[in-house]
Amino acid sequence: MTTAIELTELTKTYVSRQGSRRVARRGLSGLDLTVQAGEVFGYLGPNGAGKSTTIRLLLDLIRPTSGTIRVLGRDPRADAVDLHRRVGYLAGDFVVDGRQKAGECLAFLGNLRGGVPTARIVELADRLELDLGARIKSLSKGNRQKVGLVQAFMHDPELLILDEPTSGLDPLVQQTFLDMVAEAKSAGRTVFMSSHIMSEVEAVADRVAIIRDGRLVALDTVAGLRARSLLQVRIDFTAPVPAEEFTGLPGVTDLEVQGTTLTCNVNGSPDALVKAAARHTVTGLHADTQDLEELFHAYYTGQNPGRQVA
Ligand SMILES: Nc1ncnc2c1ncn2[C@@H]1O[C@H](COP(=O)(O)OP(=O)(O)OP(=O)(O)O)[C@@H](O)[C@H]1O
Repeated sequence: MTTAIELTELTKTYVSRQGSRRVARRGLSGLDLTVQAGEVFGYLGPNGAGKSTTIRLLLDLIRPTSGTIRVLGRDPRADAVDLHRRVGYLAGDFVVDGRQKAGECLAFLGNLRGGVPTARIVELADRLELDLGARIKSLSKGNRQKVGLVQAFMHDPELLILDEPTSGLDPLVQQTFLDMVAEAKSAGRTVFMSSHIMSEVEAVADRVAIIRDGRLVALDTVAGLRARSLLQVRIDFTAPVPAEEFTGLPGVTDLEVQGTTLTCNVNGSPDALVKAAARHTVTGLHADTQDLEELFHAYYTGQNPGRQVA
């Protein structure tokens, strides 16, 4: 399998002036990431994590402080013209001339990419229920986002790089967008999309990366991430149990013993906990797997005690 995106030790530090002082702000720190051709890759993280920074670097809209970037085997800086033809890009803050009609704007952008058949623009607009005759400035945020989606998909690019593509879309249009992503994948295209919300990428992503504070904190398949979820356990006993017997057992965290009830989280096998509990008389046992949103929240806040980058 060939590589669509390859980032090595990628670092971006923003430097701005505050009066006479130069202030450095971290955008990305030493990011290593490979996206294979043909995969749908979800890029998640909380506000300010570095998602848009990564995407702007991929498009050569900003330059790295250090590290290397390869997109479709090319250097985004030296091969910008070639790459702009082969990549479909939706910016997080997609802006176009508001005075134009949506159809005129898309025809213009299509010409810049060497010509896109009108029928293709109409087909995508119909699917997304976008009125091509409306002036862009009169469109709602969600409808402007549809213009952004059509221009990203319309030339059938090898690689789609989409920054928060579902922002502002209603659930029905979100589903249409996910169908478009699945079709692009079936046609052998690669999709790299950012989001804050796991459920958005869960259905379509082959792999997911989570970044926080400019660093990669998890990289896995959706199934692999699920397997890392903590088990949330509650055990009831006939008589109070000493907490010391359970403290420090392998995988056990957040232990609380209140009278005859023990609660804790288990990372990995619950074997040691079950054997320790079996020394007492158990009247009830309840175990729940943390759901994916909880797992992501834990990664976002840095509280996940499990394995980090695969
Ligand atoms: N032009 C800039 N000048 C200075 N700092 C910047 C600039 N752009 C981004 N940053 C900083 O870099 C960090 C990463 O920002 P970035 O926009 O990449 O995050 P993000 O993950 O896309 O966030 P969001 O989900 O809010 O869009 C933040 O601390 C942000 O303040």
